[in-house]
Amino acid sequence: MPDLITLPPPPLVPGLGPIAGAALFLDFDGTLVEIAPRPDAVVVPDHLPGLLHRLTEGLGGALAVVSGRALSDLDHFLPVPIPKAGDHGASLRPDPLAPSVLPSLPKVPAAWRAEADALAERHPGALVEDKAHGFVIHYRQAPELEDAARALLAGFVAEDPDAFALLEARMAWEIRPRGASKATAVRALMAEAPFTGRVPVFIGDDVTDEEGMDAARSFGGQGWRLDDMFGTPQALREWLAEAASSR
Ligand SMILES: O=P(O)(O)OC[C@H]1O[C@H](O[C@H]2O[C@H](CO)[C@@H](O)[C@H](O)[C@H]2O)[C@H](O)[C@@H](O)[C@@H]1O
Repeated sequence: MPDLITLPPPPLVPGLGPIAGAALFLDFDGTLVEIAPRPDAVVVPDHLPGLLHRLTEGLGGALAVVSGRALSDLDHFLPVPIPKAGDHGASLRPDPLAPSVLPSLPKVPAAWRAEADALAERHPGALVEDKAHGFVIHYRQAPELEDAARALLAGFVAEDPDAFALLEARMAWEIRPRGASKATAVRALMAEAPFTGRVPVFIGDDVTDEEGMDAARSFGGQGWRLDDMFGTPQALREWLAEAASSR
């Protein structure tokens, strides 16, 4: 079935030209929605889930949200049956109607999580967020914690560097298992219909998105930084609505 949608040029780089036969890979926090003080405080515009659903249909199913979030969080904020990858590629659900796929990856020891809790409890506003195989220490509401959180998690990773990596996020430090990334998520999705053979376009705002962008480029596609191509999540949402209305 031919695509119903051709991606229009991004607003800040109109010279790029439209893209036919695209597969869209969209980051969530800071890209589809604005950054909020806490992970549970993001505001999802009412129209966004429906817009993503329409776009996915218009792209023959070739749209995925690729996020650092757990799949349960993505399902909560975006309750629509579209392909999703969570936990920075450590949890995949290419078929929105099938169970998620959890690649075999190491999981952090419970003792590390307990020590992170103990540290966060000494800093009001700090948060520890669980992932399928690791966890995050958020210091957005406790900025004095940045160095201590990095040191604690770097020390854990040094105990088992073959299994885990330290990830710098936006006002947060995360331990994630080696072997999963937004690049592995893009490659896994591109190996399956309806993504295979399409021109992947990965859109993200963060350093963790660079791997996804590189993977998209390796398939002959493009990696777009939100700041450079759209400016704001609001501008991206308007561009997505323009793409959807081209059906
Ligand atoms: O890959 P993403 O979809 O961009 O997710 C990255 C992380 O986003 C969340 O944390 C970030 O956004 C929060 C809400 O705006 C903000 O409060 C926090 O400071 C940011 O680091 C999420 O909580 C993480 O699990 C994601 O890995």
